[in-house]
Amino acid sequence: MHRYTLRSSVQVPLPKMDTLSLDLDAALARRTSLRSKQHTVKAAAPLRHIWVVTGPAGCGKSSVAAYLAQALDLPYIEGDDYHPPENVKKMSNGIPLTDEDRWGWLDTLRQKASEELEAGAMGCVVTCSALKRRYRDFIRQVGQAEVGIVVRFVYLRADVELLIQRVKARKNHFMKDDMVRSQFVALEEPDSSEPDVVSVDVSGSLQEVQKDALREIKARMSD
Ligand SMILES: Nc1ncnc2c1ncn2[C@@H]1O[C@H](COP(=O)(O)OP(=O)(O)O)[C@@H](O)[C@H]1O
Ligand SMILES: O=C(O)[C@H](O)[C@@H](O)[C@H](O)[C@H](O)COP(=O)(O)O
Repeated sequence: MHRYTLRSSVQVPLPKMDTLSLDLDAALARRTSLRSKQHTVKAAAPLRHIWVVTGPAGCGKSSVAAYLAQALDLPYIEGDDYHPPENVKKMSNGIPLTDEDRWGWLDTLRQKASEELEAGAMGCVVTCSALKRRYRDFIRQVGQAEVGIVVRFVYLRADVELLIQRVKARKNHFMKDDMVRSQFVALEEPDSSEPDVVSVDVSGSLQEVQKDALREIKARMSD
């Protein structure tokens, strides 16, 4: 089986499609216990957040994430830059990606995030559509593997017709508006069972959305 390196010391197997079985409760409990140990040993170690800005094509991931990275002075990882050429070709031709197309890309993104923190960053901002619960669980593993690292998602919420309009108006991007409906078919909206997700409505202006997202993040920086 291929094993993908998440951190130099941690090997995480890439899940087979539909077989990702992750005992989140157990993992979170383990992290909580590790955190309390850390507090007794090293009381003041600050948490480092990986903020993953998510949602379907056109919801504003790139526009909002670039703003957040600048405002928070954190490195920015643009998810679209890490698709392999085959994925870009498919999407450019109006063919939605499958789970198999996405696993390697998701793994690259979580490795990139991990590398930023290993290099000393206090956190980072990543864009990734992360449409399905199992993709988010896969990314969550970065936080479960390391004490002091917290993965949180900012879900940019919009309805399909609005995003079709926005993607239609966007120039020079491989993802065209004919892909937006398929993104909503794949989408598994986060709900209250994923408390590490902040949901931000994006029907207002870009400036409003950027400010809302930043406010929500700042309110959770010390969690
Ligand atoms: N809140 C907003 N109001 C109006 N236009 C927006 C808003 N957010 C993003 N846009 C525009 O919509 C298009 C899609 O945004 P983008 O950041 O590329 O989304 P994504 O990265 O999620 O695909 C861009 O042309 C962007 O300028
Ligand atoms: O800017 C966009 O239009 C989106 O970000 C777009 O590129 C897409 O959402 C993913 O990068 C493709 O992968 P998924 O099919 O997993 O969304």
